[in-house]
Amino acid sequence: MESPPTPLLVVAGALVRPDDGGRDDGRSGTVLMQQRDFIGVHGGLWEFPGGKLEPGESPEGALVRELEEELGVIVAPGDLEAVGFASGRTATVEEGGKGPSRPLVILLYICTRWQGEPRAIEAADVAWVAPGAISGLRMPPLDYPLAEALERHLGAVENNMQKSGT
Ligand SMILES: Nc1nc2c([nH]c(=O)n2[C@H]2C[C@H](O)[C@@H](COP(=O)(O)OP(=O)(O)OP(=O)(O)O)O2)c(=O)[nH]1
Repeated sequence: MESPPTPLLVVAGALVRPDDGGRDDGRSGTVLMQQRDFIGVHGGLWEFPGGKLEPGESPEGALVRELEEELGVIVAPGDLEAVGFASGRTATVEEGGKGPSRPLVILLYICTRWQGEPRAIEAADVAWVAPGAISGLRMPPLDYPLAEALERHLGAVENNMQKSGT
């Protein structure tokens, strides 16, 4: 009997930079999103940069590697802070996925410090997006709950800053 498929673990990063201000949703900071290549699974959709773990990698190590490969930025593993995760299934073959659908978990980290200017090395495009506008993008299914987790996280950070008067 075939053994059941193991879950696929994917890591994703929200690079957040200070905003120029002028937004009316009270939130500061914009988030780097990338647009997937138009060919292949989820072609042309926007997502948090990241990707699959390679054998033996830690989640943070994989994200540091992916951010350098995809955006050309250098991030220290200690500057990655866990935000949340989303759990679902990989895209089916009918949806453009490669193999049979299997459980999928995506871990989201936030990062506010990096070296280099992010650019679309592997993606079709990159854009800085206000947190509240991310869910208005066309994205793969699990990036929507990730965007919600990020908004909650940024809202909590902002509340704490207001309470402590910083
Ligand atoms: N971000 C995201 N990825 C998803 C979702 N559903 C789903 O099957 N995936 C898959 C697509 C990719 O196979 C994988 C993300 O890893 P990746 O960014 O390294 O994938 P890729 O297509 O660039 O590379 P590859 O599969 O050709 O190796 O997760 C989803 O809802 N959000």
